[in-house]
Amino acid sequence: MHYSSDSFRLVSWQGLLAAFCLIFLTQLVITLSRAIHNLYFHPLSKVPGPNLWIAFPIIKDIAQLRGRLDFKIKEYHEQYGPVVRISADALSFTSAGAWKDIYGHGHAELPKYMPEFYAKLVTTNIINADARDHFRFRRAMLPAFADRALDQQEHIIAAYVDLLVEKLSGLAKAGKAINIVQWYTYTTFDLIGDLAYGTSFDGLKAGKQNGWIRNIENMMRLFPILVLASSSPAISKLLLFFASDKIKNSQEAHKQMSTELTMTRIKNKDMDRQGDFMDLMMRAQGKDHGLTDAELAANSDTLIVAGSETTATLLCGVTYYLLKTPRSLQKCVEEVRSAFESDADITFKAASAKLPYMLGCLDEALRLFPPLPTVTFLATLASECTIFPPTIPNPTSTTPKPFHPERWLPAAQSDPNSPFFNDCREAFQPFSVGPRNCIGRNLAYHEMRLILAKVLWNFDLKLTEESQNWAESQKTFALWEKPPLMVEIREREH
Ligand code: HEM
Repeated sequence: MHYSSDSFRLVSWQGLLAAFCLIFLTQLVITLSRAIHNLYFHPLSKVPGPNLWIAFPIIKDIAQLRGRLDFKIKEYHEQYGPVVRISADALSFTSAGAWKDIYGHGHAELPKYMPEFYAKLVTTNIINADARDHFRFRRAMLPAFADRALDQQEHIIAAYVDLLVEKLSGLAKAGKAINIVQWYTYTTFDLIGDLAYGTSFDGLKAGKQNGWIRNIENMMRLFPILVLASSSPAISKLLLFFASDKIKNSQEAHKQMSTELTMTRIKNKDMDRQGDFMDLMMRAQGKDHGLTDAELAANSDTLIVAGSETTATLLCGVTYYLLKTPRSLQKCVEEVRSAFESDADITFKAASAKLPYMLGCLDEALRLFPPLPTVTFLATLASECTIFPPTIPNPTSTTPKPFHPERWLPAAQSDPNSPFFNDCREAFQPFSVGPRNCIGRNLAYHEMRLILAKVLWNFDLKLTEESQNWAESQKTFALWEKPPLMVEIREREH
């Protein structure tokens, strides 16, 4: 039989169209059957939650891509209660007891849920390690966070905080508004860089952003695109195709920079026994729990990311909320300025002992602006597990929205007439709980107290008009995407 070329083309187009319709219809049927299964026949179908997110999990991933995931989850908890089904197979809890059941000691450790792309991308470190490696890494790292080590590290940290004050002094004299996000970020990166690698990133000295900070911002953008790979590989690939090279290569660039610094530090024997992170982690080498050079590089890198952005974010948050709440600002400033005769008297120990109201301010900022807004997901084990019965309601605060440092003071916890007496404080766990809680918690508090106390002791700050809604206008991509926090700064009158 003979076909003309035109009739052949016609048949091909019809065939193509038919094949396309068939694929489309098959996909539609699969997607709809999955949606029906998720909603009505799944073992979690009795748990309340947003139907669209449950039926079509990609919608949750899109919320993450848009930086709205954490806000939406909070909204859904307000609507559905302390346990919400936020995807076909994921639950979110807000009850205090759930912390212990999910993250706590005393039961088989629930494994961290690591999307496949992440495991491929990142070298094993303390955050993503399985239970065995985690135990080894944590044991090697713990001495670096003991009280004795923190005492030894104080002079390194204090030098950077003094440099921050010097830089802010210069800016105060110039009389211009400053973006305090940058200055806190330079300080916390510089000092953690020094503790981890014995090298400063020189952000404070240069007064401008460096490759490290820029790269971490790019990694924040890359993360949600990669998250989509699990629910929708095609869309993830498409977004990656259009993402800038800086975003695409950020993870690799970061790994390379941190490996180079680790190797330089390992070879620099003059720096051994100075009591910083690397020195103390290296002392475990040759023992059962010792780290290989590659593991040292991966874990120092984790310390940089975990220990710098977090404290900087909280310092920005507490500064914003204090400047928005004049009554609290006045109390906090009065406490700091009356506790110390001079700036030099502000040390780790003195700041811990003498500033209870400031500690309340830091905790209140941790509550309203937690530096790690996105929880880490844990996977359940094959056997059944019981999580704090959702039927028992937690007493929650009647005044959750405003900034009230008073809720953390001892009086609020012992006086039944306090409006905060019934607050469920155990639900507040910004450093997580259990074997994988934050190893740097004490260091973080020391740092934050020292920096905030020195800033408030030396300067008067005022929020500019453009930053009046700073916290309320943000998005989260695992971390907060912080816009400039513009403040007017003046040296205080003595
Ligand atoms: C306000 C400051 C900080 C907050 C709110 C914070 C919060 C957290 C949270 C919620 C976790 C648990 C994450 C998870 O479940 O995977 C964590 C883990 C961790 N944090 Fe922090 N962190 C802060 C500061 C620091 C500092 C200063 C360091 C060190 C220099 C640090 C190092 C780490 C490390 C290494 C882990 C992993 C611990 C493990 O898996 O055993 N953090 N942090």
